[in-house]
Amino acid sequence: MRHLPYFCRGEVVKGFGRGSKELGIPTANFSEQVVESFPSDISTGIYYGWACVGNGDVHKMVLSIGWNPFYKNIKKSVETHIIHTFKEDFYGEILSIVIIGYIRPEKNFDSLEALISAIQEDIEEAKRQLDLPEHLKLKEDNFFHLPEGKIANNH
Ligand SMILES: Cc1cc2nc3c(=O)[nH]c(=O)nc-3n(C[C@H](O)[C@H](O)[C@H](O)COP(=O)(O)O)c2cc1C
Ligand SMILES: Nc1ncnc2c1ncn2[C@@H]1O[C@H](COP(=O)(O)OP(=O)(O)O)[C@@H](O)[C@H]1O
Ligand SMILES: [Mg+2]
Repeated sequence: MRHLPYFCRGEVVKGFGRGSKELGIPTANFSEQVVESFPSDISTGIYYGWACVGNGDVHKMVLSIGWNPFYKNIKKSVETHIIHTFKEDFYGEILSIVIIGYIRPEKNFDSLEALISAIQEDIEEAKRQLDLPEHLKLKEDNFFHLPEGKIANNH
């Protein structure tokens, strides 16, 4: 898919607070500025890749880009669920991600339970994909060790 792998970093901001409360799956939302900086022709949908908060460890992640049709959001969001248990929230911190592969389009669902189980399947798919040697190597990319602000797309 065009644009992939896509490297991106930016501040974690507040969303609607539904990820943890309603879904039990927190998502670190990027600021509007970061969302607008995305290529306009990058497909909305669900992706997998690697993520790191501040200069912490690099973890597997799943990402949602779009309008969350189940909730009918008016503004596009880019949200990362990091497959790791954190001790605390990290609002205001810099999140660095590399988006590697596409999983599926965004969908509407008949129930909250159906949305949750779709996301859980995405997480399992991401875990499997990211164990492949060609995907593991991006975990070690210099992008995750560069000083903040240096965006390394197309390097
Ligand atoms: C892996 C993943 C897949 C998702 N798939 C969908 C989807 O198919 N449809 C949808 O409406 N929202 C989807 N979402 C977005 C959730 O609805 C969203 O993360 C949730 O509403 C939390 O929003 P908040 O950060 O504003 O609280 C997905 C999120 C993740 C992390
Ligand atoms: N594993 C994780 N992945 C993403 N965010 C996490 C994780 N663990 C804790 N968080 C925190 O939870 C917040 C997201 O929770 P969420 O309910 O989606 O709220 P919001 O709607 O404000 O984005 C993140 O901004 C981050 O501070
Ligand atoms: Mg969120």
